[in-house]
Amino acid sequence: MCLSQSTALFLDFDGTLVEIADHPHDVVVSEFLPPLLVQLSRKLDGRLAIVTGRSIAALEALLGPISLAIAGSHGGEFRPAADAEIEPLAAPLPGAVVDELNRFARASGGLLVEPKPFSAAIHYRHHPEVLPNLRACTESLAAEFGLAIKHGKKVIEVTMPGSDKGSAVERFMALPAFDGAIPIFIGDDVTDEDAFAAVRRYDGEGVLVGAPRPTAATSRLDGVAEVHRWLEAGLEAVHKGDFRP
Ligand SMILES: O=P(O)(O)OC[C@H]1O[C@H](O[C@H]2O[C@H](CO)[C@@H](O)[C@H](O)[C@H]2O)[C@H](O)[C@@H](O)[C@@H]1O
Repeated sequence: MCLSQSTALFLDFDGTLVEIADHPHDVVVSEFLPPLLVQLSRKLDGRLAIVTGRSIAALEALLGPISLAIAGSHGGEFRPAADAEIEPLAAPLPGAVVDELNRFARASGGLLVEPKPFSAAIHYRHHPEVLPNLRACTESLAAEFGLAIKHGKKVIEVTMPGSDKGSAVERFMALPAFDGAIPIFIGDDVTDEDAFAAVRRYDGEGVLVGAPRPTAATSRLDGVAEVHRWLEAGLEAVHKGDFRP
């Protein structure tokens, strides 16, 4: 897949732009990454967005305040353009859900609970043995409060219903700035599958990052380093005037 003047580029964050780390705060953002993304976004007339499970605030705590469109919290919050206001797209997660996850986390040896505006993630990377009980706990909360469940890398998230990465892509593609664009979504996780399916509806392309697995993506890059190289090559092509119309 190649960048062209009509590309809309959607990028997952963890496992795609940064390597997975032991703790969500420990990811390392390469120094060149924020300026690379901003330059590419400008070349694409703003049609570049990060679509992440993290909250927008958590993402900007890692990247710094950045002039990019972003969908955060699995599509629960939406910044349609670089310097636009953040739009909440879901109701806030009930506090009782986070209380219950915290209670479960304490009783299970200290799992990490990551509250976000419209969802909460509970990380079991350091306690894989709790997974069956954690599944039961989150399923029971989902049934009681009408929540959706998302499974990620050593994490289960309970989210307010109605949004996912596919709906986030559709929301961007409905904006005038994205009209007629051909989307590319690059991501590594199961939660990126909704977005891979969404881009196909616009004749676009999903790009799986990591080892081959059953997926709706139609291309693959081996890992974060390959994603960085692909983005750099895209920007170089733009500078050399090789940007395809
Ligand atoms: O949609 P993404 O941008 O890929 O975000 C998905 C989740 O990423 C974070 O958790 C994952 O990455 C952590 C850091 O590498 C890792 O420690 C954790 O085990 C992974 O699940 C983030 O903390 C979550 O909020 C995101 O939803």
